[in-house]
Amino acid sequence: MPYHSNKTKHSHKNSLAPEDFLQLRLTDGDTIEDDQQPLMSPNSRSTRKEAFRRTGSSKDLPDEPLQHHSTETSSYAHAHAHSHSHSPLDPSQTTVEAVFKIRRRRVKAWLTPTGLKLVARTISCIPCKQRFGIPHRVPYEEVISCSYQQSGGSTALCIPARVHMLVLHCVRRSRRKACHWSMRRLRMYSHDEALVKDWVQRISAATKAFASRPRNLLVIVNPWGGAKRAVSIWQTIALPIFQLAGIEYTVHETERAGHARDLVENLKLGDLQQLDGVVAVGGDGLFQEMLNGLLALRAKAVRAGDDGEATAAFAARLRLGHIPAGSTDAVAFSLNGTRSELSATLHIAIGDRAQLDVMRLDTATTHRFACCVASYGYMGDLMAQAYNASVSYLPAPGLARPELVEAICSSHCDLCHAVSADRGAPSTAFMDKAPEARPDGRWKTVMGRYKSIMAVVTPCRSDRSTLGLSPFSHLADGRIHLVLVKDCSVLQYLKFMASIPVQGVIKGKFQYVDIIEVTAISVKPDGAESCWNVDGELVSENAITAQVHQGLVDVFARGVER
Ligand SMILES: Nc1ncnc2c1ncn2[C@@H]1O[C@H](COP(=O)(O)OP(=O)(O)OP(=O)(O)O)[C@@H](O)[C@H]1O
Repeated sequence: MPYHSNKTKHSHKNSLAPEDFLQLRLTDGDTIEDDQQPLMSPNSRSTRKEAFRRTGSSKDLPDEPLQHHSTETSSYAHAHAHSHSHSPLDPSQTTVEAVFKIRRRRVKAWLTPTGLKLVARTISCIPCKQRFGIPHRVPYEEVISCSYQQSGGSTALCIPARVHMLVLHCVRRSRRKACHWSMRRLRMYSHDEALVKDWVQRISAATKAFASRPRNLLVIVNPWGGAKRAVSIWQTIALPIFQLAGIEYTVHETERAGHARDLVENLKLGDLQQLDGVVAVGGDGLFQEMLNGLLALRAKAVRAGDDGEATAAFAARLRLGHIPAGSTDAVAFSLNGTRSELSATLHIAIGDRAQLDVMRLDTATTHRFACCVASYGYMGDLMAQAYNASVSYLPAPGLARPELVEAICSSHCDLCHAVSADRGAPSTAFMDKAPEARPDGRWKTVMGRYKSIMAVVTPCRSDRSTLGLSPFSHLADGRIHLVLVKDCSVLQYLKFMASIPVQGVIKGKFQYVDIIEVTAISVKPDGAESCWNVDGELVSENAITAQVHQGLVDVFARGVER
């Protein structure tokens, strides 16, 4: 069955009204919280059938490019194309002010070049420092949608009939944890219909002018991941927000292991031209499958030379998103600093973009990509065991700013912003077979007996280790943290393991643990062997080489806000 026949496009204009999902949860200034009960029961057969009838779950691999029909797309394309020109509604040209009623208070509002500014006033019109649940600033960057509604009025709220409403959905940060996002609905009332409509137009134009906002996404849901909540998370959290943001989407429910990888790897040039990203609603395993599918697609295109040039270019700009619905969700946690599905969805909806390091791990016969950790030895084996191995590594170059050695990766990370610009160019990441690691003068080799060997690429944060397995790893610094746990007593090993949830793996804490920053490693077991576990997948061969590729893929994230 052709791929496009199974897809249904939605925009906030013609969809099933995302407000239907949201209004039961929201009052003025309220937020959708992550722990909300699903508004649609994930297990209800009719609900699921209905939702997937609407959203289209394909049983076949794509064989034709995605089609665009909606008028929303063309208006977005227009906004996109003219994002740098000044439309008559462009608020960057002027600062406009007006008075609205919000939460039964008079609020003076300004449209500034960067966003909405609000100041609540007391009856005597003196600016009031109290916030009354009204934000002082709403940057356009963080507006999900802005619409006009007419209210019938309410005597209880002292609102007369025929009041006009500007309804704004935007990002709201938790006071305790800035990276924990939810959604705020702000209703701004006025008697002046023209004014409200003008403001809606201005804010919508400013919001749509962000070229990084996704317009069309491929969403892949694993119904069997984690606690089997992926379908419900998609239907009750992600889908209504994508609809509010006017994002078109095609959704697939996986039917087997490897399905997500195939879907991504078989995307055609026409699909890639339409898509802005592919989003996993599931666990780390699902995300890794999609990452490997995307990189296999890029590798094929790069190896095809001129014929694959366009495919390689479009695939390189595709962003990956992770809406956590698995059992660990280290990818989403590392990207956003929280496991919240709502936060992850909002980062996608507002079009955040960050780069992610990827490690290519080669054995004699195959290779795969990973963005979290590859580990050998105890993590899965009997703790009493230790393994002889020869470990060669290429030390990472020294940092220009040594004070950043122990910097925690965040949304304004100086290390990650230094990603090289030639990421799209053919690199060893896309070779059929990686060049064999030939230890030269720069390589160092150690031989020993190890309880475990770990190659950590990104911080690998999770509920169990909120700072991360490797707290000083970064999303895109082009480094692997090589952790060598030498043979030690069971008690010493237990101490090391117990320290991971508290502090992560840090240098100098245990004399039997070495942590080295490298860009490539080569490990050759000698004698009894354990097994490599690469981001949750077991590898059948144990002599491996691995190399990190800085910022090889783009993701929907901005790093952890602190
Ligand atoms: N329909 C399916 N039936 C069986 N297995 C599937 C299906 N869809 C995906 N899978 C496989 O299930 C594996 C695990 O899924 P996923 O990562 O979503 O959840 P998880 O393992 O519980 O979460 P985490 O990886 O965060 O611990 C994936 O690697 C994928 O290969």
